[in-house]
Amino acid sequence: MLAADAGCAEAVQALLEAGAPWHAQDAEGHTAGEYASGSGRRAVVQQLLDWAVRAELLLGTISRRERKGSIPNRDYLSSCIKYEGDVLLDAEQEGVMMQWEEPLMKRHAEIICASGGDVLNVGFGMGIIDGFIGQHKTHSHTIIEAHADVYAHACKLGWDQRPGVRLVLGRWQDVIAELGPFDGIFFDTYGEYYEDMHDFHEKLPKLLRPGGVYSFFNGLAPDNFFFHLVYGEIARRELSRLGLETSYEPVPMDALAKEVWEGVQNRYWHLPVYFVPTCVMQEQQVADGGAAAADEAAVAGEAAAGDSQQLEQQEQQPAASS
Ligand SMILES: C[S@@+](CC[C@H](N)C(=O)[O-])C[C@H]1O[C@@H](n2cnc3c(N)ncnc32)[C@H](O)[C@@H]1O
Repeated sequence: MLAADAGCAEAVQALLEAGAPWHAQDAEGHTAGEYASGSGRRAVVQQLLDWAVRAELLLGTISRRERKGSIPNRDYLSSCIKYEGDVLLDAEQEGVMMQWEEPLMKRHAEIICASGGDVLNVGFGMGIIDGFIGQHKTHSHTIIEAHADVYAHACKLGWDQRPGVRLVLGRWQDVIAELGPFDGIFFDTYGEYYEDMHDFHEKLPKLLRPGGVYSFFNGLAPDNFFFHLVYGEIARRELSRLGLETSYEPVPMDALAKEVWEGVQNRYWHLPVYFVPTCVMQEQQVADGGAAAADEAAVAGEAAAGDSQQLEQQEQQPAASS
Protein backbone atom coordinates (compact mmCIF):
# COMPACT_ATOMS: atom_id res chain seq x y z
CA MET A 1 0.00 0.00 0.00
CA LEU A 2 2.89 2.33 0.77
CA ALA A 3 4.41 1.59 -2.64
CA ALA A 4 1.05 2.22 -4.34
CA ASP A 5 0.51 5.44 -2.41
CA ALA A 6 3.99 6.64 -3.41
CA GLY A 7 3.40 5.70 -7.05
CA CYS A 8 6.40 3.35 -7.15
CA ALA A 9 5.44 0.99 -10.01
CA GLU A 10 8.64 -1.12 -9.74
CA ALA A 11 8.08 -1.82 -6.05
CA VAL A 12 4.39 -2.61 -6.68
CA GLN A 13 5.37 -5.03 -9.45
CA ALA A 14 8.03 -6.71 -7.31
CA LEU A 15 5.57 -7.13 -4.43
CA LEU A 16 2.84 -8.58 -6.67
CA GLU A 17 5.30 -11.00 -8.25
CA ALA A 18 6.51 -12.04 -4.81
CA GLY A 19 2.94 -13.02 -3.91
CA ALA A 20 1.47 -9.93 -2.26
CA PRO A 21 -2.31 -10.23 -2.79
CA TRP A 22 -3.71 -7.41 -4.93
CA HIS A 23 -6.85 -7.43 -2.74
CA ALA A 24 -5.12 -7.10 0.66
CA GLN A 25 -6.97 -4.59 2.85
CA ASP A 26 -5.69 -2.48 5.71
CA ALA A 27 -7.44 -2.11 9.07
CA GLU A 28 -9.89 0.35 7.48
CA GLY A 29 -10.65 -1.93 4.56
CA HIS A 30 -8.68 0.03 1.97
CA THR A 31 -6.67 -1.62 -0.79
CA ALA A 32 -3.48 -0.70 -2.64
CA GLY A 33 -5.69 0.30 -5.58
CA GLU A 34 -7.48 2.88 -3.45
CA TYR A 35 -4.20 4.26 -2.10
CA ALA A 36 -2.85 4.65 -5.64
CA SER A 37 -6.09 6.28 -6.75
CA GLY A 38 -6.26 8.55 -3.71
CA SER A 39 -2.82 9.96 -4.43
CA GLY A 40 -3.43 10.31 -8.16
CA ARG A 41 -1.06 7.49 -9.27
CA ARG A 42 -2.91 6.69 -12.44
CA ALA A 43 -0.28 4.32 -13.89
CA VAL A 44 -0.18 2.30 -10.67
CA VAL A 45 -3.99 2.12 -10.50
CA GLN A 46 -3.96 0.69 -14.03
CA GLN A 47 -1.11 -1.70 -13.13
CA LEU A 48 -3.03 -3.04 -10.11
CA LEU A 49 -6.25 -3.25 -12.09
CA ASP A 50 -4.57 -5.26 -14.87
CA TRP A 51 -2.96 -7.61 -12.39
CA ALA A 52 -6.21 -8.10 -10.46
CA VAL A 53 -8.25 -8.76 -13.59
CA ARG A 54 -5.77 -11.38 -14.87
CA ALA A 55 -5.62 -13.08 -11.47
CA GLU A 56 -9.40 -13.15 -11.07
CA LEU A 57 -9.98 -14.41 -14.64
CA LEU A 58 -7.67 -17.35 -13.92
CA LEU A 59 -9.27 -18.04 -10.54
CA GLY A 60 -12.72 -17.85 -12.12
CA THR A 61 -11.76 -20.49 -14.68
CA ILE A 62 -10.58 -22.80 -11.89
CA SER A 63 -13.58 -22.25 -9.62
CA ARG A 64 -16.02 -22.88 -12.48
CA ARG A 65 -14.39 -26.25 -13.10
CA GLU A 66 -14.74 -27.13 -9.41
CA ARG A 67 -18.36 -26.12 -8.88
CA LYS A 68 -19.95 -27.51 -12.05
CA GLY A 69 -23.57 -28.57 -11.45
CA SER A 70 -24.08 -27.04 -7.99
CA ILE A 71 -27.01 -24.66 -7.33
CA PRO A 72 -25.76 -21.77 -5.17
CA ASN A 73 -29.21 -20.50 -4.17
CA ARG A 74 -30.92 -23.87 -3.69
CA ASP A 75 -31.95 -23.05 -0.08
CA TYR A 76 -33.35 -19.65 -1.05
CA LEU A 77 -35.37 -21.11 -3.91
CA SER A 78 -37.05 -23.62 -1.60
CA SER A 79 -37.65 -21.29 1.36
CA CYS A 80 -40.26 -18.65 2.15
CA ILE A 81 -40.10 -15.06 0.97
CA LYS A 82 -42.17 -12.08 2.00
CA TYR A 83 -43.15 -8.80 0.42
CA GLU A 84 -42.98 -6.18 3.17
CA GLY A 85 -43.82 -2.67 2.04
CA ASP A 86 -41.10 -1.60 -0.31
CA VAL A 87 -38.84 -4.61 0.26
CA LEU A 88 -38.78 -8.25 -0.78
CA LEU A 89 -37.13 -10.34 1.96
CA ASP A 90 -35.95 -13.93 2.06
CA ALA A 91 -36.37 -16.29 5.05
CA GLU A 92 -33.22 -14.86 6.69
CA GLN A 93 -34.58 -11.28 6.48
CA GLU A 94 -32.07 -10.56 3.74
CA GLY A 95 -33.12 -8.09 1.08
CA VAL A 96 -33.82 -9.76 -2.26
CA MET A 97 -35.02 -6.52 -3.86
CA MET A 98 -35.65 -3.01 -2.55
CA GLN A 99 -37.56 -0.01 -3.79
CA TRP A 100 -34.51 2.31 -3.73
CA GLU A 101 -33.39 0.52 -6.90
CA GLU A 102 -36.35 1.93 -8.82
CA PRO A 103 -34.46 4.73 -10.67
CA LEU A 104 -31.81 2.20 -11.66
CA MET A 105 -34.44 -0.22 -13.00
CA LYS A 106 -35.99 2.65 -14.98
CA ARG A 107 -32.65 3.31 -16.67
CA HIS A 108 -31.96 -0.39 -17.31
CA ALA A 109 -35.40 -0.69 -18.93
CA GLU A 110 -34.75 2.33 -21.19
CA ILE A 111 -31.49 0.73 -22.31
CA ILE A 112 -32.82 -2.73 -23.13
CA CYS A 113 -36.05 -1.44 -24.72
CA ALA A 114 -34.33 1.06 -27.00
CA SER A 115 -35.02 -0.96 -30.15
CA GLY A 116 -38.54 -1.92 -29.09
CA GLY A 117 -38.10 -5.55 -30.15
CA ASP A 118 -38.24 -8.75 -28.11
CA VAL A 119 -37.19 -8.19 -24.51
CA LEU A 120 -36.18 -10.63 -21.76
CA ASN A 121 -35.96 -9.96 -18.01
CA VAL A 122 -34.31 -12.63 -15.84
CA GLY A 123 -35.53 -12.38 -12.21
CA PHE A 124 -38.95 -10.84 -11.40
CA GLY A 125 -38.37 -9.88 -7.75
CA MET A 126 -40.70 -6.93 -7.18
CA GLY A 127 -41.40 -6.60 -10.89
CA ILE A 128 -40.06 -3.04 -10.86
CA ILE A 129 -38.16 -3.34 -14.10
CA ASP A 130 -41.05 -5.23 -15.68
CA GLY A 131 -43.31 -2.30 -14.86
CA PHE A 132 -40.90 0.02 -16.68
CA ILE A 133 -40.50 -2.37 -19.62
CA GLY A 134 -44.29 -2.34 -19.87
CA GLN A 135 -44.17 1.44 -20.41
CA HIS A 136 -42.11 0.97 -23.58
CA LYS A 137 -43.46 -0.24 -26.90
CA THR A 138 -41.89 -3.67 -27.27
CA HIS A 139 -42.73 -6.54 -29.60
CA SER A 140 -42.70 -9.06 -26.74
CA HIS A 141 -41.73 -9.19 -23.07
CA THR A 142 -40.50 -12.45 -21.51
CA ILE A 143 -39.87 -12.86 -17.77
CA ILE A 144 -38.04 -15.78 -16.18
CA GLU A 145 -38.55 -16.35 -12.45
CA ALA A 146 -37.21 -19.32 -10.47
CA HIS A 147 -38.90 -18.90 -7.06
CA ALA A 148 -42.39 -20.42 -6.95
CA ASP A 149 -43.70 -17.78 -4.49
CA VAL A 150 -42.31 -14.88 -6.51
CA TYR A 151 -43.88 -16.44 -9.60
CA ALA A 152 -47.21 -16.77 -7.73
CA HIS A 153 -46.95 -13.10 -6.69
CA ALA A 154 -46.34 -12.09 -10.32
CA CYS A 155 -49.44 -14.08 -11.35
CA LYS A 156 -51.47 -12.40 -8.60
CA LEU A 157 -50.47 -9.07 -10.12
CA GLY A 158 -51.69 -10.36 -13.49
CA TRP A 159 -48.36 -10.62 -15.27
CA ASP A 160 -49.26 -14.06 -16.65
CA GLN A 161 -52.31 -12.56 -18.41
CA ARG A 162 -50.80 -9.40 -19.88
CA PRO A 163 -50.88 -9.19 -23.67
CA GLY A 164 -47.42 -9.63 -25.17
CA VAL A 165 -45.97 -10.93 -21.88
CA ARG A 166 -44.68 -14.45 -21.33
CA LEU A 167 -44.01 -15.37 -17.70
CA VAL A 168 -41.81 -18.47 -17.38
CA LEU A 169 -41.35 -20.39 -14.11
CA GLY A 170 -37.92 -21.96 -13.72
CA ARG A 171 -34.24 -21.28 -13.22
CA TRP A 172 -32.80 -19.52 -16.24
CA GLN A 173 -30.28 -22.35 -16.45
CA ASP A 174 -33.14 -24.82 -17.09
CA VAL A 175 -35.39 -22.82 -19.40
CA ILE A 176 -33.15 -20.56 -21.44
CA ALA A 177 -32.45 -23.06 -24.23
CA GLU A 178 -36.13 -22.88 -25.26
CA LEU A 179 -36.22 -19.07 -25.43
CA GLY A 180 -35.02 -16.30 -27.71
CA PRO A 181 -33.53 -14.71 -29.62
CA PHE A 182 -34.02 -11.26 -28.11
CA ASP A 183 -33.19 -7.61 -28.84
CA GLY A 184 -32.87 -6.56 -25.22
CA ILE A 185 -31.96 -8.59 -22.11
CA PHE A 186 -31.70 -7.68 -18.42
CA PHE A 187 -30.16 -10.03 -15.85
CA ASP A 188 -30.74 -9.64 -12.10
CA THR A 189 -30.98 -12.83 -10.07
CA TYR A 190 -30.46 -13.39 -6.33
CA GLY A 191 -28.19 -15.72 -4.37
CA GLU A 192 -26.01 -16.45 -7.37
CA TYR A 193 -22.35 -15.51 -7.91
CA TYR A 194 -20.34 -13.78 -10.58
CA GLU A 195 -19.56 -17.23 -11.99
CA ASP A 196 -23.28 -17.83 -12.61
CA MET A 197 -23.54 -14.52 -14.41
CA HIS A 198 -20.48 -15.58 -16.41
CA ASP A 199 -22.35 -18.75 -17.43
CA PHE A 200 -25.31 -16.60 -18.51
CA HIS A 201 -22.96 -14.38 -20.54
CA GLU A 202 -21.76 -17.46 -22.41
CA LYS A 203 -25.32 -17.87 -23.71
CA LEU A 204 -25.54 -14.32 -25.08
CA PRO A 205 -24.10 -14.96 -28.55
CA LYS A 206 -27.09 -17.23 -29.22
CA LEU A 207 -29.64 -15.28 -27.17
CA LEU A 208 -29.06 -11.76 -28.40
CA ARG A 209 -29.55 -10.58 -31.98
CA PRO A 210 -26.78 -8.50 -33.59
CA GLY A 211 -27.25 -4.92 -32.46
CA GLY A 212 -29.20 -6.17 -29.42
CA VAL A 213 -28.51 -4.72 -25.98
CA TYR A 214 -27.74 -6.53 -22.75
CA SER A 215 -27.62 -5.01 -19.26
CA PHE A 216 -27.26 -6.45 -15.77
CA PHE A 217 -27.71 -5.35 -12.18
CA ASN A 218 -24.22 -4.10 -11.47
CA GLY A 219 -23.91 -5.15 -7.85
CA LEU A 220 -20.50 -6.72 -8.36
CA ALA A 221 -18.33 -6.46 -5.23
CA PRO A 222 -20.43 -3.55 -3.93
CA ASP A 223 -18.57 -2.91 -0.67
CA ASN A 224 -15.25 -1.70 -2.05
CA PHE A 225 -14.75 0.68 -4.95
CA PHE A 226 -11.58 -0.94 -6.27
CA PHE A 227 -13.03 -4.48 -6.12
CA HIS A 228 -16.09 -3.11 -7.90
CA LEU A 229 -13.89 -1.67 -10.64
CA VAL A 230 -12.02 -4.94 -11.02
CA TYR A 231 -15.23 -6.95 -11.48
CA GLY A 232 -16.68 -4.37 -13.86
CA GLU A 233 -13.55 -4.68 -15.96
CA ILE A 234 -13.66 -8.50 -15.83
CA ALA A 235 -17.25 -8.42 -17.08
CA ARG A 236 -16.30 -5.94 -19.81
CA ARG A 237 -13.45 -8.14 -21.07
CA GLU A 238 -15.47 -11.35 -20.93
CA LEU A 239 -18.34 -9.72 -22.81
CA SER A 240 -15.94 -8.30 -25.38
CA ARG A 241 -14.63 -11.82 -26.07
CA LEU A 242 -18.26 -12.84 -26.71
CA GLY A 243 -18.81 -10.02 -29.20
CA LEU A 244 -20.37 -7.37 -26.92
CA GLU A 245 -19.09 -3.84 -26.52
CA THR A 246 -19.65 -2.58 -22.95
CA SER A 247 -19.86 0.94 -21.60
CA TYR A 248 -20.70 2.06 -18.05
CA GLU A 249 -22.80 5.11 -17.26
CA PRO A 250 -22.31 6.56 -13.76
CA VAL A 251 -25.44 7.38 -11.77
CA PRO A 252 -25.09 9.05 -8.35
CA MET A 253 -26.67 6.83 -5.69
CA ASP A 254 -28.67 7.76 -2.66
CA ALA A 255 -28.93 4.46 -0.79
CA LEU A 256 -26.34 4.97 1.92
CA ALA A 257 -28.59 6.30 4.70
CA LYS A 258 -29.08 3.96 7.65
CA GLU A 259 -32.88 4.20 7.44
CA VAL A 260 -32.89 2.71 3.95
CA TRP A 261 -31.57 -0.57 5.39
CA GLU A 262 -33.68 -0.81 8.54
CA GLY A 263 -35.02 -4.35 9.02
CA VAL A 264 -32.75 -5.73 6.29
CA GLN A 265 -29.96 -8.12 7.33
CA ASN A 266 -27.70 -7.75 4.33
CA ARG A 267 -26.66 -4.30 3.27
CA TYR A 268 -25.87 -5.10 -0.34
CA TRP A 269 -24.92 -1.64 -1.57
CA HIS A 270 -22.21 0.66 -0.17
CA LEU A 271 -21.06 2.93 -2.98
CA PRO A 272 -21.99 6.52 -3.86
CA VAL A 273 -22.15 5.80 -7.60
CA TYR A 274 -23.81 3.03 -9.62
CA PHE A 275 -22.42 2.16 -13.05
CA VAL A 276 -25.23 1.19 -15.44
CA PRO A 277 -23.88 -1.25 -18.04
CA THR A 278 -24.88 -1.07 -21.70
CA CYS A 279 -23.51 -4.03 -23.65
CA VAL A 280 -24.19 -4.04 -27.37
CA MET A 281 -23.88 -7.19 -29.47
CA GLN A 282 -21.66 -6.40 -32.42
CA GLU A 283 -22.48 -7.62 -35.92
CA GLN A 284 -19.34 -9.80 -35.98
CA GLN A 285 -19.79 -12.07 -33.01
CA VAL A 286 -18.10 -15.18 -31.70
CA ALA A 287 -19.85 -18.26 -33.14
CA ASP A 288 -20.92 -19.76 -29.81
CA GLY A 289 -20.22 -19.73 -26.12
CA GLY A 290 -18.41 -23.06 -26.23
CA ALA A 291 -15.78 -21.73 -28.60
CA ALA A 292 -15.49 -18.67 -26.43
CA ALA A 293 -15.00 -20.79 -23.34
CA ALA A 294 -12.08 -22.51 -25.02
CA ASP A 295 -10.41 -19.11 -25.32
CA GLU A 296 -10.66 -18.48 -21.61
CA ALA A 297 -7.13 -19.35 -20.66
CA ALA A 298 -5.82 -17.12 -23.41
CA VAL A 299 -7.96 -14.25 -22.23
CA ALA A 300 -6.84 -14.76 -18.66
CA GLY A 301 -3.24 -14.50 -19.74
CA GLU A 302 -3.61 -11.68 -22.22
CA ALA A 303 -1.76 -8.49 -21.51
CA ALA A 304 -4.16 -5.76 -20.53
CA ALA A 305 -4.47 -2.83 -22.88
CA GLY A 306 -6.11 0.54 -22.59
CA ASP A 307 -7.86 2.23 -19.72
CA SER A 308 -11.28 1.14 -18.65
CA GLN A 309 -14.07 3.67 -18.79
CA GLN A 310 -14.81 2.93 -15.14
CA LEU A 311 -11.27 3.87 -14.26
CA GLU A 312 -11.81 7.28 -15.82
CA GLN A 313 -14.90 7.67 -13.67
CA GLN A 314 -13.17 6.51 -10.52
CA GLU A 315 -10.61 9.25 -10.83
CA GLN A 316 -13.38 11.79 -10.67
CA GLN A 317 -14.48 10.37 -7.31
CA PRO A 318 -13.06 11.62 -4.04
CA ALA A 319 -10.21 9.39 -2.90
CA ALA A 320 -11.31 6.56 -0.64
CA SER A 321 -8.24 7.04 1.47
CA SER A 322 -4.95 8.81 1.44
C1 LIG B 1 -33.12 -8.94 -7.23
S1 LIG B 1 -34.56 -9.78 -7.71
C2 LIG B 1 -34.97 -9.06 -9.26
C3 LIG B 1 -35.56 -7.71 -9.10
C4 LIG B 1 -36.12 -7.12 -10.38
N1 LIG B 1 -35.05 -6.67 -11.23
C5 LIG B 1 -37.08 -5.98 -10.08
O1 LIG B 1 -36.99 -4.95 -10.79
O2 LIG B 1 -37.89 -6.06 -9.17
C6 LIG B 1 -33.93 -11.35 -8.17
C7 LIG B 1 -34.96 -12.35 -8.61
O3 LIG B 1 -34.28 -13.42 -9.29
C8 LIG B 1 -34.90 -14.63 -8.96
N2 LIG B 1 -33.92 -15.71 -9.25
C9 LIG B 1 -32.92 -16.18 -8.47
N3 LIG B 1 -32.21 -17.13 -9.12
C10 LIG B 1 -32.79 -17.26 -10.34
C11 LIG B 1 -32.50 -18.08 -11.46
N4 LIG B 1 -31.47 -18.92 -11.48
N5 LIG B 1 -33.30 -17.98 -12.55
C12 LIG B 1 -34.35 -17.09 -12.57
N6 LIG B 1 -34.66 -16.29 -11.53
C13 LIG B 1 -33.89 -16.37 -10.43
C14 LIG B 1 -35.26 -14.44 -7.50
O4 LIG B 1 -36.25 -15.34 -7.07
C15 LIG B 1 -35.73 -13.01 -7.48
O5 LIG B 1 -37.10 -12.91 -7.71
